[in-house]
Amino acid sequence: MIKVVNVSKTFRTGGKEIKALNNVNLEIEKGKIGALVGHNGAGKTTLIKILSTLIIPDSGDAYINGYSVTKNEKEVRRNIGTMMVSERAFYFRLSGFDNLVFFGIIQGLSKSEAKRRAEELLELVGLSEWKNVQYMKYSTGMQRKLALARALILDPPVILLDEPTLGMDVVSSRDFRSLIKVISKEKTILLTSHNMKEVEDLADKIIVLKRGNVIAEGTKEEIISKLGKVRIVAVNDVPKGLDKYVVGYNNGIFYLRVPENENVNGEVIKEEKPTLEDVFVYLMGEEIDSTRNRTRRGGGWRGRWGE
Ligand SMILES: Nc1ncnc2c1ncn2[C@@H]1O[C@H](COP(=O)(O)OP(=O)(O)OP(=O)(O)O)[C@@H](O)[C@H]1O
Repeated sequence: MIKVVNVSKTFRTGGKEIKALNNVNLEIEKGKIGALVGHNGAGKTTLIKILSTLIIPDSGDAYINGYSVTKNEKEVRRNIGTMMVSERAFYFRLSGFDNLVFFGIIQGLSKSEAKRRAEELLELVGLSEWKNVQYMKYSTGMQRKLALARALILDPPVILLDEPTLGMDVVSSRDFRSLIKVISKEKTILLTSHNMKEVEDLADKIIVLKRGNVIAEGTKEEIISKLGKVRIVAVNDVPKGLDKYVVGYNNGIFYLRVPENENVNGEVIKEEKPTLEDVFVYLMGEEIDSTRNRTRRGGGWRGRWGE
């Protein structure tokens, strides 16, 4: 089980203060998958790092199976397996097998235990055939699978995955997701992702972070139900503040995909049930890389939509 209680974290660099997390509370029950979503810089990785005991919160505490990340670091580390987005710490010239054996031994396994566990995990993640190939020859998807295998070496009950499928092709990421589902049967998992379809597919509970604050939390159905319907509306000009809803442009007409509670005058082309992505766009403001932001940088709507 993962529990976060009133956690805050502020970074101070170059005379500036960045409040990465502001009084965050959340709970992921045993055997469930939680997903942290939010714009770039929302605080997702900071929370994963706190749960992994890599950084300490300024206030509040977090618990892994009842162990406090600020008071019981050793026990927490024994109870978690972590896969970070910037995973580079493998030996490039060693094979996948030798890498796993090495990390097994430094985590306290005997050589024979580490070898047995490496075989088992390579089988689980589908890398058995590649076990004697050097890590540097692995594709991105294979590297990620090896990172997941490493996170599982001590068979920890809690797994933390920071953007696990980033940079993977469609087939590899689908494959990786089914692996996460298999593993989740016996584990509690918290992952971060920018891929809303992935989150819909995997998460029992979704936590939306915005500038370090939890602004929505619940099952996919609970979160989506808050939005009512979405409409595709054709307009001649994009109303102020609604540029984030632009999904197309043709012959002087903009097409918005917009929740029904936003006030837009235009021709309604169709109405649909919202997706998680619709909710995400609705909840985020200037944080997302909206068309307005692109315009400011000189990209422009028309440029973006092909004119
Ligand atoms: N070590 C650090 N020193 C200074 N600022 C930091 C540090 N780590 C994170 N931050 C800042 O804290 C905020 C939250 O960062 P964090 O990496 O947690 O966001 P994120 O939600 O994981 O973003 P992304 O989706 O881009 O990975 C950002 O504004 C970031 O620049």
